[in-house]
Amino acid sequence: MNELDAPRTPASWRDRPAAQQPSYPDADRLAEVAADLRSRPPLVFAGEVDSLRQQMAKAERGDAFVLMGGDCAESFRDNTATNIRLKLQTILQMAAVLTYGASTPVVKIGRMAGQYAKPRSADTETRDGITLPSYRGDSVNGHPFTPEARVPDPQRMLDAYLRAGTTLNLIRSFTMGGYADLREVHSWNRGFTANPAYKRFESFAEEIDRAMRFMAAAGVDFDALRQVDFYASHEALLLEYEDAMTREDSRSGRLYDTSAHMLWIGERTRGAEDAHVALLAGVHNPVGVKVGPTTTPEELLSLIDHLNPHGEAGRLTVITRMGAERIRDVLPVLIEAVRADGRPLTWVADPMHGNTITAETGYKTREFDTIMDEVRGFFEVHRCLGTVPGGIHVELTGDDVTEVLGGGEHIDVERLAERYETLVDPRLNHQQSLEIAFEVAEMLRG
Ligand SMILES: O=C[C@H](O)[C@H](O)COP(=O)(O)O
Ligand SMILES: C=C(OP(=O)(O)O)C(=O)O
Ligand SMILES: [Mn+2]
Repeated sequence: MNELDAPRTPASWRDRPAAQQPSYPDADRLAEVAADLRSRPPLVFAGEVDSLRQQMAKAERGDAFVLMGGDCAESFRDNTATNIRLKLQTILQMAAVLTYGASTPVVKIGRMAGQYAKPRSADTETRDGITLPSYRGDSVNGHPFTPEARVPDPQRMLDAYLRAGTTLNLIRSFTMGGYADLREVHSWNRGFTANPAYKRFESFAEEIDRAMRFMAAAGVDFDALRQVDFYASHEALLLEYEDAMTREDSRSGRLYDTSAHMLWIGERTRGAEDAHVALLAGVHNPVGVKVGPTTTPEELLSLIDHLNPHGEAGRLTVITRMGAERIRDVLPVLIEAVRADGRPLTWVADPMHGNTITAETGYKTREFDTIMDEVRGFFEVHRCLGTVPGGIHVELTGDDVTEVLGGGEHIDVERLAERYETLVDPRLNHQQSLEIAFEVAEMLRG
């Protein structure tokens, strides 16, 4: 029998308040889909999940740096080989730059292979006097603004499972088959720094070149670097889906959510006594929790009590999304409280979700400089307090979309309309993603 085939024990989350869940019109169909999912093979394995925990424990200590990136909302439409490859390629390029900048390993985690469910600030959306349920991600309902598309359909969870599986399959082929070879990745970055907009990164790229030549001359076995570890993560929003994907590991008797290596709880569902925290408290995966600017030290300590009561290394990541204006004021208080508590966790900066604005043309967007300012604030606060800035978490795509303002290409408000393709939040495009990596690499060195 496979290590993760055994049934799981009953869950306690069902008694708790659960925010942001779809209102399915057909409860029987939901139960059928959940039963079907329960019988399907796991998407990830306990051993892989444990490896990620070890990597996260390193990041906690400052011996590795975490890079989490991918779409705000993956879509079924964009579940193509080209899209997956471009996104993976972007994350690997960023990781190569960061690895060199930090002189430490980079833990590469995609918001990929399962990022299909979205919390929303409003339950409904109104256009031209017509009000419909909000789009909640492709695993819940459809994006088109029609009454039919917006009805939540449990069948979509099965589609999401299958697409997550095919995405993971492709990721595994790319990262295990030599495509992610450091030499390849470095040559992609060389092309990037030749762009005049990125002149200031040229010397950095030359340094990496020199280091690679030195490694080659010193007889480093580059073939041993042909394979890279790449992990999948998503927001554990749909309780029925995550519960149905939970399996008991027959070796250890522990429960794992096998829908992804790492799961996180969003800012809107992180109540310490609520269902999402109860669900993830019961599984052995590394878990993240997003915390916004109103989070109190008491709330954070209560989350630690529930999610990492025994202070196990590599278990808990706190993803701060404070907004550039507030991070320097609100983060120190939380860090001090965690330090006094003593249980370890990994601090990761999400500089996207506290910095969303609406352009005068109506597009939901973010400014590159504001995003960078939040990352800078994150580093400043950690440096000042002597704690570890453990990683970054960004929304990105490998395409040349025009969703985030600024960056080396100086995308302005008029250009947003050119290629605005996201289904929910604006993403860094390929160039903006690499630019962030170079900037963060410089911060890591500083
Ligand atoms: O991705 C995150 C959330 O789903 C998103 O920021 C909420 O956006 P909304 O305010 O458009 O619902
Ligand atoms: C919903 C998200 O973030 P948050 O929970 O921090 O708002 C997200 O990561 O897309
Ligand atoms: Mn988002």
